[in-house]
Amino acid sequence: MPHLLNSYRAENITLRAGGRLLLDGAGVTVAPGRVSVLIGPNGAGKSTLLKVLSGELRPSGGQVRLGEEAVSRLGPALLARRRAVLPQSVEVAFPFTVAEVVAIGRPAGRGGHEAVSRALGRVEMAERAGEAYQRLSGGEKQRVQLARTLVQLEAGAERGGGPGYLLLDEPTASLDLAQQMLVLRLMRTLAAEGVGVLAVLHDLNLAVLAADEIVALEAGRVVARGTPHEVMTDARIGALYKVPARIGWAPEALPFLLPHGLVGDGAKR
Ligand SMILES: Nc1ncnc2c1ncn2[C@@H]1O[C@H](COP(=O)(O)OP(=O)(O)OP(=O)(O)O)[C@@H](O)[C@H]1O
Repeated sequence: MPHLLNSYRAENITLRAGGRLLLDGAGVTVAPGRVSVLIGPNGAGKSTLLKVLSGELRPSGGQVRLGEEAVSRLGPALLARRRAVLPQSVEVAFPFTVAEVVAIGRPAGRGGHEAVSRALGRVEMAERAGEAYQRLSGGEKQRVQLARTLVQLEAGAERGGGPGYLLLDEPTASLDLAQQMLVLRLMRTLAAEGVGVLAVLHDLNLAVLAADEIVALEAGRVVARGTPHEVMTDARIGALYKVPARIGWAPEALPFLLPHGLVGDGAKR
């Protein structure tokens, strides 16, 4: 386990909103060079915990620390230098081009045409730089937003923020299989470059392929945490999602797909 002081972490987080306890002593640690993945059923509190970690939501109890500093005491500019966030959805109200949307990741007046092209290249959108963002498909928009976070991390690193941390809320939600794998490889590459990555993922296949550590949330609490092999057991996944489950392991970090027809046949039984 990396040294705690060199990490980005939410500890013992309680959050009440609308008369409900959304997080109940939950916590997560993002470490440089590692990919952590949050899983859990709808409404478990995954996005809420990510927003607490990012500093967007202030918890009722517990603490969020980036290295030795409390996130609540870092100003927005300093925070933006150290961590980038891909939210579940991003509205862009103006008729920006793809490149202009990506450039939002850079501090004003810092140019960065090359950085924008590089980031778009990493999500295979370089040829689309001049197109209208609003006309892209949902999955293409998502990759462009991911490029924006890459540009932000790079600008932060240039200004002394280190490789930084990347928080991704369902980064593969509208992506086809090939693009899911592209994003997953990118998460692993960024970690190899020293970035600490946290992603909320619904697809357990992808969670296993991406994660060094999986953290399972249920009703605002962490109910399991460990390596993919430790967390992904029939019993745990069955209990977490209230669905009978059988976990299989594909070799060589490949996606595990059910053969054609099996779901239909299985559903009849
Ligand atoms: N501001 C708020 N006030 C009251 N309840 C809220 C608020 N924000 C979120 N919630 C509730 O908190 C619970 C957790 O929401 P959250 O979005 O964190 O879940 P999630 O695990 O990310 O779910 P999903 O998988 O569906 O995206 C939900 O029941 C949601 O309705």
